[in-house]
Amino acid sequence: MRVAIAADHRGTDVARQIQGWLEQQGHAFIAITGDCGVGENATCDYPDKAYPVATAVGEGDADRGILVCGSGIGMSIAANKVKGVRAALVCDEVGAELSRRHNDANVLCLAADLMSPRQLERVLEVWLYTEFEGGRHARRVRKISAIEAGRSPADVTDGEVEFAAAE
Ligand SMILES: O=C(CO)[C@H](O)[C@H](O)[C@H](O)COP(=O)(O)O
Repeated sequence: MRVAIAADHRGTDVARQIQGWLEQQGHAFIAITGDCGVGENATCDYPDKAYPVATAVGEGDADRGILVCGSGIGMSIAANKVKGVRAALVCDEVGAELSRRHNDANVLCLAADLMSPRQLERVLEVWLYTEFEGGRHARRVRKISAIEAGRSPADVTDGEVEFAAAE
């Protein structure tokens, strides 16, 4: 899997750990993470880091993206502005699984300040290896795409027979 990664100054150490972990797992990672400058007080702005990763995923140059900042919130807000991106802010394994099975999330946003290394590794593993379920969830993802395209989600229908039964 081709995974693009970036972080702001709060997430840089965690992003480096993730890169090492992905390498061990045999993934091709595209490190877009930057350099936030040097020195103790070096900082950078999370939208500058989210944009290239989100664009790589949205345009198909990467299969998945991983973004790390202090809370994960800024990264997820910024990434979700890019066409084709479904970024999920995830803090536990249940969220990791559901974001893949139900939402086909293609960008994972992580909170470097709020998660332990063990939690991060578990979330990553579940998120990377859980497949999208499709079915009724695929219709909902298409509705998200409709919103992105400036259309009403109500315009999206697919005549699935399980629709009435499942809801
Ligand atoms: O985007 C965030 C919060 O929504 C991240 O936690 C950032 O890493 C954080 O805002 C950076 O803040 P700092 O005080 O400039 O380190």
